[in-house]
Amino acid sequence: MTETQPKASHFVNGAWREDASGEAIPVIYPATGEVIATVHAATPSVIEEALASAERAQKEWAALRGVERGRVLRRAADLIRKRNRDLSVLETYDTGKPLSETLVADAMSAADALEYFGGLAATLSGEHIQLGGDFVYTRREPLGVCVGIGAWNYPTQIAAWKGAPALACGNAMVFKPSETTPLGALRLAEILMEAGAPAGLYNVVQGMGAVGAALINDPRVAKVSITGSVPTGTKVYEAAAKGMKHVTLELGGKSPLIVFEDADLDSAVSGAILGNFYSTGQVCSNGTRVFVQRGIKDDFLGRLSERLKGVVMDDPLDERTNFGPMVSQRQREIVEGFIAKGLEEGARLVAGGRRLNRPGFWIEPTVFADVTDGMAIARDEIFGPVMSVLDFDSEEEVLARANATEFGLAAGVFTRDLSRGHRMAAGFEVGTCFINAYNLTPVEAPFGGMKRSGIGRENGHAAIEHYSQLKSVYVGMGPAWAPF
Ligand SMILES: NC(=O)c1ccc[n+]([C@@H]2O[C@H](COP(=O)([O-])OP(=O)(O)OC[C@H]3O[C@@H](n4cnc5c(N)ncnc54)[C@H](O)[C@@H]3O)[C@@H](O)[C@H]2O)c1
Repeated sequence: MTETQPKASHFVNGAWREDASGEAIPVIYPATGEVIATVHAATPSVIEEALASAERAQKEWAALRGVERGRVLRRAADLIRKRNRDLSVLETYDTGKPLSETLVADAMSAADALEYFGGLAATLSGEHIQLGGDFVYTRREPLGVCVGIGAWNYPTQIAAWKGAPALACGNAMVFKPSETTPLGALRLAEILMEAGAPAGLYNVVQGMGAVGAALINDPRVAKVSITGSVPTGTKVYEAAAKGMKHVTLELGGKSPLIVFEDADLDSAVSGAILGNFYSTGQVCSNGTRVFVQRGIKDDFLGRLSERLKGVVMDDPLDERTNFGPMVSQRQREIVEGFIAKGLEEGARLVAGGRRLNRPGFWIEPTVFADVTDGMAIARDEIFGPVMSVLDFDSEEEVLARANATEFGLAAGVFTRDLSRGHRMAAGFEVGTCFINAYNLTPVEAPFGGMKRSGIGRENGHAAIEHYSQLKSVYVGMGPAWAPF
C-alpha cells in the first residue's frame, strides 16, 4: 500500500521538516477529486534552513572527486529502479497519469538521468592551452547553490532532470515542486540521502510562486532552472537578471507535427497520438498543430478515429488504463474553454470534446479538423488533450506556417523521403525535432526550446554547460614582463 501523506512537507538538511504555520496545500487525486495528502508552504525559516544547509553541503560535495559524486548518483538510480512500482503508484496519485505510463516514463527517467550524469561526473575536466612557453589551463567549476522549480506534469522526472546534472557538477540544489504535485520530489530527496549524499545537498521545499521567488531572490543562489509556462518563465528570468544569476528556462510550446502524403500512415497516426494524448496531453513538447497534406486528410482522420476506439479511460491504477484525467479542476476548465472556442471559431469536432460523468477531472481525447492558423486552438498552448488538424499543400508553405509562432520547443515530420525529413529539421525554428517519431526524450539527448520556449538545455552533455562555469588560469613560465 503506497502511503500518500508524506512524513512532513519538506526535506531539508537531510531530514523531514514540518512547519504547519505555512499555508496548507491540499494534494488532490485527479481521478477522484479526493484529498490524499496535505503539505504546507515553506515559511521563511524553512527556506533559510534549506539555503544555509545547501550552502554548507555544496562545499563538502564539490571537494569530492567526480567519481565519488557519480557513485552516489548511481546508487540513487539503483534505489529508484528497485522501488519503481511504489514510486510510480505515488506519481499516479500525485498527477492522475495512468500507472501504465508512470511505470515507464517518470521514476525510470529520473533513474536514467542520475545514472547518466553520475557517469559523466568523473569525466568533467578543463583543457590545456599551449602558448609556446606559457600556458593556460581551464578549471570546470560548479556554480554553487542552484534552485530548481518544477511544473506538475512530470514531477519526479523534472526533479531529477534538474538535480542530477546539478549534483554531478558539484552544486547543491533546493527544489520547489509545483504546488499541484508536491509528492514525488520528496521521495527523490530521501533516496539521494540514503545513497550517500551529504545532508543539505538536495532539499525540497513546498509552496506556490512566492516561495520560488524568495529562493531566486536570495543572494546565495547562483542559478535557477524552471520548468513552467512562458509568463512564469519571464518573471523568473527578470528576477534572475537582477542578481546576474544563471538560468535554464524550460517553457511552453505549440509545436507542429507535419504529415506528408508519402508517410507511413499508421506510424504518423501513432506520432499524432503520442504527441497529443500521452499524459492526457499535458506535455510541453506536444505536437498539437497536426498539419496533414491534403491528399491524405480523410485517410488520416479515418485511421485516427479507428485508433481512438482503443482509448481506455478507467482507474489509473489499473494497468490496462491508457488515458487518465486532467491534473486539476482548473486545468480541465482551461481545456473546456479552448474546446468551446474551437467550436465557436468554426473548427470541425471529429472526436471527443466532453467531460466524463464521474468524479475527478476527466475529459475525452478531442480532435478538431479544418483548423486554420488564426484560430485560438491553433495559436495558444492548451496543455490538454486537444489535437488540431490543419490542411496543407506544399513543403515550403507548411514550413513557413509551422514556424509562424512565438514558440520554438519541438517539431516533428513524418515522411518516407529522408532528404525532405532532414530539410524540414534544418528549417524548423525549434530546439528538438523528430523525424518519423514523436516526443521521445532520452536523457542522452539535449532538450530545450528556442524563441519564447526557453533558454538553455537539459540532458545530454549540453546540460553540463548550464551547471558549471569555466575558470582560465594563465601560467607564466618566465619572468613577468612590464613596460617600466
Ligand atoms: N519545456 C519543458 O521542458 C516543459 C516541461 C513541462 C511543462 N512545461 C510547461 O509548463 C507549463 C505547465 O506547468 P505549470 O502550470 O506548473 O506552470 P507554471 O508556470 O504555472 O508554474 C511552474 C512553476 O513555477 C512556480 N512559480 C510560479 N510563479 C513563480 C514566480 N514568480 N517565481 C518563481 N516560481 C514561480 C510554480 O509554483 C510552479 O512550481 C506549460 O506551459 C508547459 O508547457 C515545460
